[in-house]
Amino acid sequence: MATVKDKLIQEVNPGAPTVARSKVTIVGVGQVGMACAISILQANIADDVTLIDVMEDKLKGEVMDLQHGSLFLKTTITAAKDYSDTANSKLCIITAGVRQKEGESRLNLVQRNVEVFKHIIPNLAKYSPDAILLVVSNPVDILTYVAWKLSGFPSHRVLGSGTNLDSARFRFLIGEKLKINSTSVHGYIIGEHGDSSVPVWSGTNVAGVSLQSLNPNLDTGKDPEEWKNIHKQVVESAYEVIKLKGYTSWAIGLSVSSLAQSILKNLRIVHPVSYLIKGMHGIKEDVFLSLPCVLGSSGVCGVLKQPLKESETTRLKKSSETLWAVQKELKL
Ligand SMILES: NC(=O)C1=CN([C@@H]2O[C@H](COP(=O)(O)OP(=O)(O)OC[C@H]3O[C@@H](n4cnc5c(N)ncnc54)[C@H](O)[C@@H]3O)[C@@H](O)[C@H]2O)C=CC1
Ligand SMILES: CC(=O)C(=O)O
Repeated sequence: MATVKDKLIQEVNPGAPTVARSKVTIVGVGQVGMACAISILQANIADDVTLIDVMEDKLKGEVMDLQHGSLFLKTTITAAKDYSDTANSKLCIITAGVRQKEGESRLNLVQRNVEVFKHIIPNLAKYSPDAILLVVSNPVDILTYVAWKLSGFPSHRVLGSGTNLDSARFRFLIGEKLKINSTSVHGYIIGEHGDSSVPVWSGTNVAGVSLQSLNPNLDTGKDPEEWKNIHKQVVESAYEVIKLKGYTSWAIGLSVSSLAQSILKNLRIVHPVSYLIKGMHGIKEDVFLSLPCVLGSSGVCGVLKQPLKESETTRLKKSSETLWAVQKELKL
């Protein structure tokens, strides 16, 4: 018997492929995964957003809730039953794993989240062998290295959200101090996402005017305006938000959406993200740390040869040593 659908629609090309051109898989539907999902959906940059998690009811509930908003979106939203449903993703965003408790450091999460990645990464690589992997779970720099190793992907297709968020916090706080919008503040935090991150004061400027040229003591203890405190506030940001609300989510979701947009739309925008920086600034180990990178449809298309002051290079190397000390003990 003909169904309502048969009576309503004359099928023209029933064999037409239904594969999305820009499919994004998000692994983990916790606070961060869902903030990434809603930011990506509202930016209208993907044809299909597929979500996957080990907590089946939570996954089903989150996806149903998003699907009920489909009228206001232009993206297909799918709950993956297993990894085969994530096949042919252009971009896989990994937000799964444990998060910090109040006062806990990101590095403290490492071995627990490595175990989580051992299950996730080979499955993503199997079903989306040409995808770009964007790691968000913490400690993000070390887990980006782990994702690179476990996937066997070329390094330009594996990156971490890194200090894109720290740099946004930095620019916001400078904007507040100068009473201007953060988009008019240009400055980068590089190195580790978090505790040993490095503010590049030497390049921080507004409309090309270097702040350090106006105040040579900007990054020293001799500055009565205490600009140095801005970086301290950036480092303490996550700890403070976690103390107040239990987790961080909205800013990282928006930050990840901006990275996804640069990749899916091949925008070649420069973002500070975690990438294999061996050979840059004298770093000799296989560590992933943030430097300004050009992002496009093939992932990381270039790394900026950013001039740094000697003190900034020294801090970057220290950041690298801290990560390498943890990384070389990992059992993958
Ligand atoms: N890179 C960054 O700037 C930021 C990173 N994070 C990190 O993101 C991660 C997630 O944080 P939240 O979403 O707040 O945690 P959450 O606890 O709310 O969610 C984690 C989700 O991961 C899922 N999960 C665990 N094992 C899994 C597996 N094997 N496969 C699929 N899903 C699995 C859990 O079921 C849960 O739904 C943490 O590691 C956190 O530290 C958080 C904020 C910023
Ligand atoms: C939790 C975390 O890594 C952040 O909000 O920076």
